[in-house]
Amino acid sequence: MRSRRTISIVSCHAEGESGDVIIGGVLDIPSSTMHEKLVKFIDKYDGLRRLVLHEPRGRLEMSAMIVVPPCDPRADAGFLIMAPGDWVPMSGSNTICTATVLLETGMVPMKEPTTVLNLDTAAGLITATAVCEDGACTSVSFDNVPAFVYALDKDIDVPGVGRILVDIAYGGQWYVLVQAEALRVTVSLSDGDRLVELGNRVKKAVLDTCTPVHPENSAIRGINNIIISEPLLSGPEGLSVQHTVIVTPGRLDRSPCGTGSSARLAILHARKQIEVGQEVKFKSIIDTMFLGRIKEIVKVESHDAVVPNITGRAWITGEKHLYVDPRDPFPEGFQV
Ligand SMILES: O=C(O)[C@H]1NCC[C@@H]1O
Repeated sequence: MRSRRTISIVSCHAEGESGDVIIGGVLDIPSSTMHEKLVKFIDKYDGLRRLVLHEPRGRLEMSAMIVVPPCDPRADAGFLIMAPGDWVPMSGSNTICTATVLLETGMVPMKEPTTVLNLDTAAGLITATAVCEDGACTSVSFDNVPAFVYALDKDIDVPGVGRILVDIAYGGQWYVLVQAEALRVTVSLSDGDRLVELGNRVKKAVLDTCTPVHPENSAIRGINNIIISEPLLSGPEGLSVQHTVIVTPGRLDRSPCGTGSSARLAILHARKQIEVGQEVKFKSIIDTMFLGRIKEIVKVESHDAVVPNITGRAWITGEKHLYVDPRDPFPEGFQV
């Protein structure tokens, strides 16, 4: 075996969504903020993103995180998030994967019955609380960066569908929320290809009319992903909703999507459908669940914002080392 590169990975999934955590083989780029680090990594390491996430070493339906030294002195670790289509400032399922890997491998010391760890991301500092038992994390809750609404009931024209109303909100990434009924689909695996295709059409229709920009960081702009949702249900066990998230460049999130659920909490609060502390069960297309609630209300510049708290579970699935044979015609992979 010959290789000019070795990348060491612990593989994990959170409620069905795969997140590979890179724990070795990538050198840090010292920076004063995590967002500056992200920009430098995009500039220097975009080939690494393709190597890890594109075929034949990776696949469309996964993300990968690079564990890096944090910039905020309060943080235990930092991580940057790579997806097959782009780099993103924050991700919920991937925060749960990263916290689980850091604790279960001993990179951050585990304390039972709960460990609190601060994680530095390009979107801001995230406090995660892991419930730990017999050396394992049984669940991870995290306080996300503040989530807020950009638009409610925005009228857009989706080719082949017609005029529909959508909501747009930030939850660590930018989301468009659309009701499945408006697109004449159901949130089910049998409609999977159609959900992806419609999600991409909605994304383009929104971007043709507006570009949301984060008021505190103008580099966090555009639309990342689309949430297609069934109606919110209220029953004896509280509020629940089944939704799916079409992730750039076009695939279904297997988890209920932590940043998407955070954006939804901001929308639900703006619509006066939930109160601070009230729990919502967000169910994914494969029926896995994140529990969400609003921890507190804050301001992001002039926006009323909520601090989302999201809880989910993750499991380590293996370890691997990626190699690049100097003769390999696809040192940075390919996409079909
Ligand atoms: O949970 C989340 O926020 C995400 N899951 C994969 C795509 C999103 O980053």
